[in-house]
Amino acid sequence: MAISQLQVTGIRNLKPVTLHVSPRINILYGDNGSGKTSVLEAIHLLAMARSFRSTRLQPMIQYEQSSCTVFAQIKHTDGSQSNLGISRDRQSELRIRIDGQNARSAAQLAQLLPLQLINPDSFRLLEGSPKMRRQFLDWGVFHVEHQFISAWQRLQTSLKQRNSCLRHGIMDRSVIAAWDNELCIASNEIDQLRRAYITKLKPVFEQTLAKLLDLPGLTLSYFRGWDKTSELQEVLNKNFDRDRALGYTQAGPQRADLRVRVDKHNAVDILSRGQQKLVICALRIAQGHLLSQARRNECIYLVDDLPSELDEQHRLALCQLLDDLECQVFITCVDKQLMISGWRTDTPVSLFHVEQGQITPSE
Ligand SMILES: Nc1ncnc2c1ncn2[C@@H]1O[C@H](COP(=O)(O)OP(=O)(O)OP(=O)(O)O)[C@@H](O)[C@H]1O
Repeated sequence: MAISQLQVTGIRNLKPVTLHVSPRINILYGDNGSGKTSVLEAIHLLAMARSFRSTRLQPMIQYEQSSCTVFAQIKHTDGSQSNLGISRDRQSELRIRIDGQNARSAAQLAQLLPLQLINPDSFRLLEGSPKMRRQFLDWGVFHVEHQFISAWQRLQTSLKQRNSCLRHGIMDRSVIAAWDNELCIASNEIDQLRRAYITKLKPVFEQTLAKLLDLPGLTLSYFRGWDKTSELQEVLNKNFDRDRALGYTQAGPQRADLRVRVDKHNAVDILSRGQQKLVICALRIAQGHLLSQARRNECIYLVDDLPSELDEQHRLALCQLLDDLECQVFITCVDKQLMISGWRTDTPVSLFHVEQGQITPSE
């Protein structure tokens, strides 16, 4: 699956453009502020119905324009084609079109266009809160394990209801017990799906990382969100008074974490910036491999400023891994010389020069 044609209108400083892109490697190069990241942001908007730069979409709309639109033709591995479009106006209306029909939800886009983003914010995967790592983990589980979304929705509903009972001081334990029951069933299902996914992810991650770095002490460990030796119901019973005092449920899959450690230390406290970037890339590339195995539906990689923080040897090793994925990749960089080598001779590489919002295909 790959984007074959991308149309962008009214996004940041980009001039309206139709790009015929490579199904494999696309390199966008140009000076600071020229609009390279905005192209990645446009693709991200199309796939996720949101930006990666801010929680609001309004700042993406070009000054003096009333709306922004991204449209793409997608070629699937079986030869079929889809047309996806998204537009957002200043009145906050978001319209998503899939093959000429209005889409019901952004999740439909996410299913059609799985996306992996590697940018400066990706460091939050190691240094940020567990929420970042849960999002990373759940991206994989969502795309690989089909039951995940319904278990996730049941967890959200039961958790919300239980927390509401706790906050409103509802003392009737039978009301809470009904939500506890639903919460425990959904939690165990999510825990099993996450665990199964991590079991698959770990060896692929280790093999991928070994091609980038020699870090034998690095481990991934999963914390499910409650004590591993107890049933969730026991933990909920034990924590009940404290949960009621706090007004929310402390234990459960909403507190899970995927810890990345080097020996006994948090990876972020030990690794250099370059090493952190490579660990993050290995995690995301491993997810891409698992997705391709499970759905034969490769994801699209957006890599903002790939060369930053990496020396030549590691930059080339990363390019080789992205090449081996056989996915579509959009890479930004300032200096194109750093990115034109490192690809296999038969890999189609397209170069685009971005200059003051104008994008021009280049040799
Ligand atoms: N809503 C908007 N309308 C018009 N221009 C905007 C808007 N929002 C941001 N800009 C401008 O668009 C450009 C966006 O640049 P972008 O971040 O895509 O650059 P870049 O090429 O990735 O730069 P860098 O190499 O510094 O990361 C900036 O010059 C910014 O000032």
